[in-house]
Amino acid sequence: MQKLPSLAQMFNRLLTLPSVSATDPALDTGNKAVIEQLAQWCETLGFKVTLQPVGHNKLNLWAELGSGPGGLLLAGHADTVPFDEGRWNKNPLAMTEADGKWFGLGATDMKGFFALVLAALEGMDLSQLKAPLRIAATADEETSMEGARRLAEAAPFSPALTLVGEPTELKPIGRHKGHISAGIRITGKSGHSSDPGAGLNAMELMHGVLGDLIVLKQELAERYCDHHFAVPYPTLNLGHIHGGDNANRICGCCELHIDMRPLPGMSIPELEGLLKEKLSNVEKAHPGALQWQHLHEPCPAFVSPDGPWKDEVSRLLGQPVETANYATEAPFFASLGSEVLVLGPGSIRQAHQPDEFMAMDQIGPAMELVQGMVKRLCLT
Ligand SMILES: CC(=O)N[C@@H](CCCN)C(=O)O
Ligand SMILES: [Zn+2]
Ligand SMILES: [Zn+2]
Repeated sequence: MQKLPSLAQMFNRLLTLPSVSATDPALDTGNKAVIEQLAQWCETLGFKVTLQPVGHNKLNLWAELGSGPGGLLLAGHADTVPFDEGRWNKNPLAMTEADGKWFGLGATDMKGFFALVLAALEGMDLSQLKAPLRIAATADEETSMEGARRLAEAAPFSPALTLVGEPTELKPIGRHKGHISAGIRITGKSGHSSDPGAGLNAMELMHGVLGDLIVLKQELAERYCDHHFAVPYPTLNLGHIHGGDNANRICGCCELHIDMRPLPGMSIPELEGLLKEKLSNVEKAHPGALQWQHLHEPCPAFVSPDGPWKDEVSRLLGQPVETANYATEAPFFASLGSEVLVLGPGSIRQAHQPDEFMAMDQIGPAMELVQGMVKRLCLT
């Protein structure tokens, strides 16, 4: 029988294949190389692989051993966030082992998960499956979640339990917030700075918008509360701003990117309505100067469907099912009719950061978890 490379080799190989997702097309590399590599390894283990195109140079993968309903789905995304090489001390595009950690872009979020899953499965006898075992890897989780949306529409299966292997330090998450990101652009009128009346300063108008949004941020924190969450209210973050080009030119254009995180039970139109209301102050004073749009489709909040498996996993791990403030692909996997837990090795604190790493002490327990879940859902 053909063999997979070692765990460390697979981990390293996945990091060397860039798969950056970004709303800026100049930074986006597509995820095809990673998906094709995963497809090859899944086939080595005897899985039947289906690839689904998701736009240019992007693919989803699902791999199946066995068929029919039920069983276990091990799911995750094959893309990473963009990186700023100058802020890394380690090579982002290869695995470096140091201080009991495996460093690299995607080490924990979340290419490393796939290497661990494959290594864990290679160590098992999967010839007598009683229920199907599946692996899914998606495109564009870090931006639009388009991959998971398409997979949920097309995948012809309904697992009993899906584990989304995002970095939760191996604690099961059964509920999380949604995610909305918006770009707000003010178009003023440029002119020579010596005569303020010669233009309309977009940065000054944006100053008004920023003030209104900071008020909205406080109102959200006062008005809504869900005690399941460590941050119990919907958040609003001012994330990126760019405006103007020269000290002696009136700023003609200014753009702001924000995100908002709705609690489960809050509708996305409800939160958008509050945003629109705040933006209307500047719109009224300067008709036509403000435009806003979603940077990508909003991602819904998540509450796992009921069923027996969440509690069983919780008992097995000796950990309560918890909540997360961030968003994942879990709601799209839940739409397949599956119970879903977000549960994987590594920490969200290292995700999206320079010198991202997976602590090596997560590796053994993560592989045992995968093997334990496969035994419980597919072999008994
Ligand atoms: C886990 C994580 O960082 N998820 C991302 C998803 C963004 C999707 N638009 C977040 O919560 O910001
Ligand atoms: Zn992730
Ligand atoms: Zn991420």
